[in-house]
Amino acid sequence: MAPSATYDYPTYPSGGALEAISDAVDEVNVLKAHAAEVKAQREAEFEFDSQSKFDSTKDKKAFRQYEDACDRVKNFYAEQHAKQTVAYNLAARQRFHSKSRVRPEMTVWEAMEKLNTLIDESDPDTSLSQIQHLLQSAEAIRRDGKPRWMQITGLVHDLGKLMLFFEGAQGQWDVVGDTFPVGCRFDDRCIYHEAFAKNPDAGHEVFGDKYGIYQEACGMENLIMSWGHDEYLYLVLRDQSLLPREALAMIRFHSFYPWHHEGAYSHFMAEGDEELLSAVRAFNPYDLYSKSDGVPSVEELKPYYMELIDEFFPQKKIKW
Ligand SMILES: O[C@H]1[C@H](O)[C@@H](O)[C@H](O)[C@@H](O)[C@H]1O
Ligand SMILES: [Fe+2]
Ligand SMILES: [Fe+2]
Repeated sequence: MAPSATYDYPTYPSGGALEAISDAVDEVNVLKAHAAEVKAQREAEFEFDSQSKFDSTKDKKAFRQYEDACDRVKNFYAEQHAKQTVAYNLAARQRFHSKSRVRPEMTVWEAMEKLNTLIDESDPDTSLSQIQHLLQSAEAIRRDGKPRWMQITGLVHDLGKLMLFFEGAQGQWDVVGDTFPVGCRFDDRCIYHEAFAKNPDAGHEVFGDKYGIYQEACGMENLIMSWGHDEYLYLVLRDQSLLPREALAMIRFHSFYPWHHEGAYSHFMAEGDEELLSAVRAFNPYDLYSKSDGVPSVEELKPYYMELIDEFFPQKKIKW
């Protein structure tokens, strides 16, 4: 446009126009107030008491005894620690989440039934199948009177192990076991940390550094976690469920024992991560200590959990 030689005086709104502006401002304020109300309501709804009662009778020292664990567990971690590299991680993410991947579709219950045959090689505390472990966790949460969203979290938290049945998974080492970030130094508080000596990233100039590819206080959600059932399920359910963010955090970090149990990697924590940590810690006893509970009856419990599944997964089928 050619520059105009004359100065265009702005026209100021007057009369009706002014009223329209003030109406619009009022409307925005009403919307803001409503948003604040919804936020407060939502927070109240997902508020929960982080104390667990059911585990007061458990001998906690009897769990996670890796020194005394059998060879199946030791061999598992030797392989997992040697092979979880940054390069592998990026390739796995690409493989599982590329747009071109044909995703099997299954309901939550069908997915649980598929885990019927899976015995987790990394776990020194249970040799039950995973469907039973899921029901034990959910039942412990229910018995403690925790909210329904937390019960469903218990029911689904290990469904990421389905990956084992899909093309692309290499074996149990990239599906189960404790998790840790890649791209920075492996912390000594990870179980069997000596096994990381065989990981090519351990001696890497950047990946072997305390901060590696990250910065101090970058936030736990910005770490690239080792590839496994936590991260995979988090990415699947983030967009396909009505689970609140607390539940998604429980799922995403439940195997990150070096952080939630040992206090490692806390130099990466940012504002807000304390809340994340308390949610993960609130969930942990139900996952871990329910492993010594009685074997649940799948058929008896099915009707209760089918209803719960419908509430949080109204679309029924999930693209895995
Ligand atoms: O052996 C177990 C098992 O694989 C769990 O599902 C996982 O969450 C734990 O962190 C791991 O140590
Ligand atoms: Fe798990
Ligand atoms: Fe679990």
